[in-house]
Amino acid sequence: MDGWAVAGPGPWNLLSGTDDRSPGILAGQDSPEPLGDGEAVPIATGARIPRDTTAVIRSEHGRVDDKGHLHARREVVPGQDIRPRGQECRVGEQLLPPGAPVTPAVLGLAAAAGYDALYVTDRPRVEVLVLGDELLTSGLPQEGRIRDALGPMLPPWLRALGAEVTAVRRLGDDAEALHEALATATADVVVTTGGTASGPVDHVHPTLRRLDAELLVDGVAVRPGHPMLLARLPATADGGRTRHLVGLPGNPLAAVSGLLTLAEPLLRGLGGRPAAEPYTAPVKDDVPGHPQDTRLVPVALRGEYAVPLHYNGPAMLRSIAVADGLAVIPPQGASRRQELELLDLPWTEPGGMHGELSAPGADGEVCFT
Ligand SMILES: Nc1nc2c(c(=O)[nH]1)N[C@H]1C(S)=C(S)[C@@H](COP(=O)(O)OP(=O)(O)OC[C@H]3O[C@@H](n4cnc5c(N)ncnc54)[C@H](O)[C@@H]3O)O[C@H]1N2
Ligand code: MOO
Repeated sequence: MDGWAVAGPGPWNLLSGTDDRSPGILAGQDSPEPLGDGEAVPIATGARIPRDTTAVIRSEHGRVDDKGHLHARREVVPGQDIRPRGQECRVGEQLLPPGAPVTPAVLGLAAAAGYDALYVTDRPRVEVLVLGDELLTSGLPQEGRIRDALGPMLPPWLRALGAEVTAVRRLGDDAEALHEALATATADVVVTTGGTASGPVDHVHPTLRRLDAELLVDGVAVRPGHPMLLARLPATADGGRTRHLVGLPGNPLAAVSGLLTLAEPLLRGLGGRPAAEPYTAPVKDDVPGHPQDTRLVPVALRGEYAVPLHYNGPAMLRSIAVADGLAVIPPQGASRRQELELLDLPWTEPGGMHGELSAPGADGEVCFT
């Protein structure tokens, strides 16, 4: 505090060479002269106290008389307004858990604790390849062609999941272009959209075979999104770097499923971040299930309940756009009030962001392929 450092009981003699206008001891000065019993010296907030100081009196709580004596205007408690060393941490103490993201506050803490450099894991570098000749990049869908919904959606979503997005490229349905792009990609992760199924222009599987890539996940028992895949690409010619490919299905909500269940844990692991704690909420009403597979259904949190949203078909984004998360519906369905695991969206607050919106209402119909 700005005021006076004092030793022993008052009134105190202001040290020779100081008066009530003297700056006294300032922050940043090393080893001030010790105080004798009954002595006081002006001091600034953050300055080191002289040895044998018993208290600091704030400037508004003291008065200097015309003989140069300092009087306290209120009781002085020994030790008051002296900040001891090591209050916040001690040498060798762990300040943050491993894997903590380097937020602005972490940078401040690190600097305050004297770190000039930090060991960090880089954000994984991700390249997005949007496949499909039918995709338009502006205007209304027309003449059998539709708007590319994933090109605009994936880069910011991937960034929110901890990635550095290095490129977004539209390759159409060109097998050679896809082969070239995968063979030469330098990113840690390539995310493709579409082309995962077995249609005449679905080139992802054949291209992975041609590259001798290792398929780690080839389809999942989840709706939407069952054709999603994860592969390890062969190392680049310049040597050694492990590259992964996440193949997201083309149907936009199916792509979201793959993003949250394959890309999210991969990016988390590559970024050195620990897995998120799973959390659950009771579902408001019965939710129909797929006969064999797990369903992921966009929900809004309303009060304590997760409410499944309408328009949750695989090609639709209307529900996820107002959702707080995806509820995990086990095969055969869930009954009213059953606790369901929820997958977070990286921008929602705990307790729900969209609960007060008039979002599409409770689920009545089932729509999966
Ligand atoms: N014989 C079978 N066919 C399909 C099956 C199956 O089990 N057996 N599964 C279906 C399911 S489910 C899905 S999901 C799709 C996945 O197919 P692909 O990953 O090959 O995706 P595409 O055929 O390229 O596209 C599917 C659908 O999504 C539209 N699309 C694609 N990209 C975008 C984009 N960037 N933005 C908006 N919409 C996009 C595309 O036009 C198609 O309508 O396979 C089924 N087939
Ligand atoms: O992803 Mo499809 O649309 O699984 O249902």
